[in-house]
Amino acid sequence: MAPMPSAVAPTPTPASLPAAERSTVAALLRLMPFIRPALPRIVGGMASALGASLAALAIPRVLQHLVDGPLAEGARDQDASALWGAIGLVLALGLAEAGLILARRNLVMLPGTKVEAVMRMALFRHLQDLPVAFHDRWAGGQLLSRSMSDLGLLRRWLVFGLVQLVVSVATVVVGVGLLVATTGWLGLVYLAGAVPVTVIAFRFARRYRVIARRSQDQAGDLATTVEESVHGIRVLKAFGRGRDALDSFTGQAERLRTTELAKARSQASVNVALTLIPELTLAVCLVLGALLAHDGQLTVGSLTAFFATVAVINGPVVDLGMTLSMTLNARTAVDRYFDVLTTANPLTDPAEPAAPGEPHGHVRLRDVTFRYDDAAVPVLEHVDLDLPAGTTTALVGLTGSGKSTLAMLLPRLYDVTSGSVELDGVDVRHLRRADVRQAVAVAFEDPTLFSASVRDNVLLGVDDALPGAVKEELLAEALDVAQAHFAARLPQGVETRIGEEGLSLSGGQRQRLALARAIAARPRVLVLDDPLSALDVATEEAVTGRLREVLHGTTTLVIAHRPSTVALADRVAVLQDGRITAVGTHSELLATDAHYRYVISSLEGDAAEHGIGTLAEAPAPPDAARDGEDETLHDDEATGARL
Ligand SMILES: Nc1ncnc2c1ncn2[C@@H]1O[C@H](COP(=O)(O)OP(=O)(O)OP(=O)(O)O)[C@@H](O)[C@H]1O
Repeated sequence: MAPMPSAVAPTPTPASLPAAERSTVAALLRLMPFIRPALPRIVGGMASALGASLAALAIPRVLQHLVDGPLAEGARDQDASALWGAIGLVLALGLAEAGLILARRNLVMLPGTKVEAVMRMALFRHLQDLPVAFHDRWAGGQLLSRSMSDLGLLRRWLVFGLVQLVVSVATVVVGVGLLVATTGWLGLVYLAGAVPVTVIAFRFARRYRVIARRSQDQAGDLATTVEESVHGIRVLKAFGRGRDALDSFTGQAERLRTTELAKARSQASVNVALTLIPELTLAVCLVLGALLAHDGQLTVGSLTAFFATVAVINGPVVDLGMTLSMTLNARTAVDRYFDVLTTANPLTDPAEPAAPGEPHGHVRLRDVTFRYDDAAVPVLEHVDLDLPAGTTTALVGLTGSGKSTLAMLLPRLYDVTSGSVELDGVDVRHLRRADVRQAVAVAFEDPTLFSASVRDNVLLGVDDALPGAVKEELLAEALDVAQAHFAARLPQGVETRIGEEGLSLSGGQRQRLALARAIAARPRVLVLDDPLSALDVATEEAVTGRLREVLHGTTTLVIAHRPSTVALADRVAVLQDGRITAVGTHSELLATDAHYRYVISSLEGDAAEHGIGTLAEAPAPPDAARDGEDETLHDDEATGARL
């Protein structure tokens, strides 16, 4: 069976491990900037919880006085008021404990959700800011799981785990201190039980941390698989690969289940130890306490108070496994969150942005070399290309020659490795990114639409501050140029919400909306990455005709995979093996450039195969004579790769 597509392959989690060196406290302290505004309420919650524990620890002391006082042999008849006073005090302490627990919940719940929301927004903002190169490397599911489940874990820890941890430690320390102070040896015997508990807790923490990280990473991989399989559901169904996708998903889900089981087993074994040890210690203390009371070294009241105190302390000790695992899950979530949040953005605004030049739309690539981060060799090498203001240039080359890569350098979606891209005489790296992207609009071959109305999708690049009437005009014109008249016939016209990623529309309809979006932005420079590939001949001709009208005055770089797209251009640049090897009019290049002839004949071959207009049928480019079209190919290229 053929291997499954990458849609269901496990994905790497970059930049995940250096954080492993940090201690858990140091890792969790990284949350401080987010927690700081909520700190008063969190501290208030802790104080309330601590108050509740102290109230619970005070009850045994009252019991001791009750047993040794009003309830003691011989004192029962005389001291009724002391008895009722003590009972009243126990009741008051019980009520205070309940009230403080309620206060703790109310105090901590709100900041927990607030911190989660703020952290989620910070992550989303950073993801928006990070360059395309980052998103090339990171799987969507890993980002999704970090912004959803990891932050959910953190909120639960903030609301419950953190307070519980601090209060448990304080309760145990104060409680054991009281035991030692009031019962001497008996208290020390109970304290001895803390030694194995501490050792076990530390060993558990070391082991559990590794499993927790694995589990959260695997959950991210699983989310990636779900996301990609849903995204690619049509392909999987069309190729009958649904079963394989399911098998692959099942394998991943099974791996996650195994990890979750290991987690649960580890937690269960620590829970057993943390339950057994205090209970055994208690049993030893029971025997010892009874002997001491029998010998008169301990009053019955002290013994009663001892056991009532142990009952208060044992709760946090038994829950320690759960509190620790919550804390370690939170620590892993913090590591995973900061893996992304601390990824530096190499593609930033300059400290002192240059003023944009006279807005003509003159683009110049000077000696540009570009290599993708993870690639061994550059895609583009020493590219020089001049796009005079207001001209339309077609970029032509074999598949994989680097056309889309070059196009992405113009709006600075990637930075050049060396050389420079200039917009109206200013290096785009010296301009604010917002200025560059306002000046340069792109329509990609694979159009991305959002789950929003047609209007919102088309007006995405339009300044929000423009008057409504102007926006309406831009919308209408852009839809008209892109021949997207179908929009008016949608159920609610341009207000119709299009489904996720525009999948409720046909490929050609999506492409026309993406084209309309680029046109509506009224950029100085328009980059069209094969924007008409999904259109039929008649629609393409209509779009081409209208485009030529509106492109007048706009500098346009159009990546052409079809002869009729070349027809849009004033001139053509040939990209071969990452270099611009020729620039000229269509007819000049046909006459002088063998590679161009080969590329064009391939394009025409493809176009004929798909019933798409060739250059002979397409509207002629303004200054392109038809001479030389019948030139034959060079033999060595005629047998080469197809487009
Ligand atoms: N994000 C990326 N990371 C690494 N390599 C990439 C990336 N995108 C593209 N490449 C590689 O860069 C080269 C040029 O790709 P590009 O998409 O620019 O070619 P193209 O000329 O536009 O191709 P086509 O005509 O098929 O669209 C290819 O070898 C491709 O594998």
